[in-house]
Amino acid sequence: MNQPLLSVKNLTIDYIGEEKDFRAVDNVSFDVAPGEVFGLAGESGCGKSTIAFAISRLHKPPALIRKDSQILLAGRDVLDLDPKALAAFRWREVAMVFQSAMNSLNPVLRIEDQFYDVLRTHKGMTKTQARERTAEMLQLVDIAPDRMRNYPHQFSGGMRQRIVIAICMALDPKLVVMDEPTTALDVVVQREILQRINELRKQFGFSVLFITHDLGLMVQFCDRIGIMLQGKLVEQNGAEAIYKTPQHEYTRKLWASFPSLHGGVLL
Ligand SMILES: Nc1ncnc2c1ncn2[C@@H]1O[C@H](COP(=O)(O)OP(=O)(O)OP(=O)(O)O)[C@@H](O)[C@H]1O
Repeated sequence: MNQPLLSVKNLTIDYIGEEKDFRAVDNVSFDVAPGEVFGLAGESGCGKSTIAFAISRLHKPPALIRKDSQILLAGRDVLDLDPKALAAFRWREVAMVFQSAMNSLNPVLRIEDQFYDVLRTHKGMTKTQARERTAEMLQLVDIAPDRMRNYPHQFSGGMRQRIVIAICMALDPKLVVMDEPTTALDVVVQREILQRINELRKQFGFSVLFITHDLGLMVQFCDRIGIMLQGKLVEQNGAEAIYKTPQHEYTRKLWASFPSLHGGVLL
């Protein structure tokens, strides 16, 4: 891979306990190329979300990133950013979509004001400029621009999740971290949203770090997949190879537990 966008090297994260520490992420290294979708799979509790939070610098105590861990984004050392650089880094460089992201919208603010908040803070946009950008972004996720005057409760869960994705895209991030972005939604809506994200990715060229329990979705959506077991990345490979010719015993077990998996592509 020439010049990865994201480079995670020897990442080790402990949750500090009163009596002893718990190693949630153990010496994990992987790269994500520009425009690539990289998936992290593995059983519940294996450390996927801990990695996602660390990459966005959203981890909090008791999580502690150990010395010698490195996270580089477009050549910058993410773990070294001071608070000012960090504020600019979030949203503009890395945006995050969580499972419950649709609930992260402020219930008492109109959608246009939520966009305005982000666009004013990060791009210094005026209200008129922000409105234009909001209309453009809503259209990208198939929501009629005139609905920007509405409040979150006037939308379905799937629409709200798409609005959050649109807010994430509004600043043209280089990397979008998606941790179970569609798990709370029904299967049809899930596919629609992922297809839309895929189209946007092709159009804008951002990379995606994708985390889901749904291995079928994972294989269809990702270019490459890393398999995690108890904090360690035990295998990483192209999505098709990791599905058809898994090398690690645990990867084989993981696929075997999803017998209905079919390795088609999403689009
Ligand atoms: N605040 C915390 N304090 C202590 N331990 C934690 C904390 N948050 C997570 N852990 C532990 O760290 C490990 C990794 O958790 P993490 O949420 O990263 O796993 P995951 O693979 O994302 O799981 P899931 O798929 O269920 O979201 C788990 O064993 C979890 O119990």
